[in-house]
Amino acid sequence: MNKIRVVVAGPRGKMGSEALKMIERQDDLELVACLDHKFEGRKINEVADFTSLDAIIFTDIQDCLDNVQADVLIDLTTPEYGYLHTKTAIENGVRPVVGTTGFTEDQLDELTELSEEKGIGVIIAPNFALGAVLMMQFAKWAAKYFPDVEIIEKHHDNKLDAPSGTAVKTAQLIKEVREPKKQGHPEEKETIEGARGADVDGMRIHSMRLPGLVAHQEVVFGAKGENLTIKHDSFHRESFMTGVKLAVDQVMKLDLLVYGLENILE
Ligand SMILES: NC(=O)C1=CN([C@@H]2O[C@H](COP(=O)(O)OP(=O)(O)OC[C@H]3O[C@@H](n4cnc5c(N)ncnc54)[C@H](OP(=O)(O)O)[C@@H]3O)[C@@H](O)[C@H]2O)C=CC1
Ligand SMILES: O=C(O)C1=N[C@H](C(=O)O)C[C@H](O)C1
Repeated sequence: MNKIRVVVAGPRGKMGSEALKMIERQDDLELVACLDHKFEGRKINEVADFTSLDAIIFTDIQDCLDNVQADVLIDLTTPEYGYLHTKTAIENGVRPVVGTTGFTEDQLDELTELSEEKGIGVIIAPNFALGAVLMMQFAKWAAKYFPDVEIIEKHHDNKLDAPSGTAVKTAQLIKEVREPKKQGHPEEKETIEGARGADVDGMRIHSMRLPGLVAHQEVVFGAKGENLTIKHDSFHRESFMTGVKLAVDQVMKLDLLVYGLENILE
C-alpha cells in the first residue's frame, strides 16, 4: 500500500497536536515533515511529548517542500501563515488540506484560481466536525422558511479571528437561500458600538471569547410566536479529526479547490 505522505504545519498547536495523534493511528498516512516557526532541524518528538513520530521540523515552507517528498500539507496555523503555506504548497504541486480560518474572500478567490490553473486539489474547511457541517446544512434549510436569523458563536479566548470561519460559512450558506433583509427595528441605533454584532446582508453574527470554551455555535431563527435554535458544540478537538482524515483521502482525488467539508461528504 502506498501511504499518503503528509506534512503538518502547526504541529505543536491545539489542532496540530490532534492531527499528529490522528496520523499516528492511521496505517495509510505517513508524517514526512513538520512546519513550525521554531525548532528548525529538530525532530518533532524531541520538542513535543505527545507524539512518538520523529519527522524533521522545517521553518520555511519552500525549504521543506524542496527537501521532502510530500503529497498533502495539513495547515493548522494562523490566517497569515496559513495563506502563505497554502499558496506555496499549490505552487509546488502539494495538495493542501486547510483548517486554518480567517482567510479573506480575495485570498480564497486567488487560491481557487491558482488551484484550477495548476490542477491541484485543495480542501479548505472552516469546520472539520461532522456535527458542525450538519448544523450549517440544517441552518441553510431552515433559512428558506425563517429569514430572521442571528448567529452566536462561542470560542476559547486564544482564537485570533472573529467572527469564526464557521460563522462566516454559515452566513454564506444562508445567504444563498435568503433574500437580503435588515433585521430588527428599521430605526434601531447602537448606543454602544458593536452591540448588534457584525452585519452580513442584514443578519447578525455575535462572537463570544471565554476561557473554558472550545468551539460552539447557535443559529437562532425567529418568527411570529416561535423560535428555532440549531446548536453544535465541539467539547474536544478530537471532534475535528474524522473530517481531517476524510479531507486528506479526498484531496488526493481532486484537481480543484473545494471550500467546505459538505462538498466531499457522500
Ligand atoms: N477547520 C476546523 O475544523 C478548525 C480550525 N481551527 C483553526 O485552526 C487554526 C489553528 O488553531 P489552534 O490549533 O487552536 O491554534 P494554536 O494557536 O493552538 O496552534 C497554532 C500553531 O501554529 C504555530 N505557528 C504559528 N506560526 C507558524 C508558522 N509560521 N509556521 C508554522 N506554525 C506556526 C503556533 O506556534 P506558537 O504556539 O509557538 O505560536 C501554534 O503551535 C486556527 O486558524 C483555527 O481557527 C481550529 C479548530 C478547528
Ligand atoms: O479556532 C478554533 O478553535 C476554531 N476555529 C474554526 C472556526 O473559526 O470556525 C472551527 C471551530 O469553530 C474551532
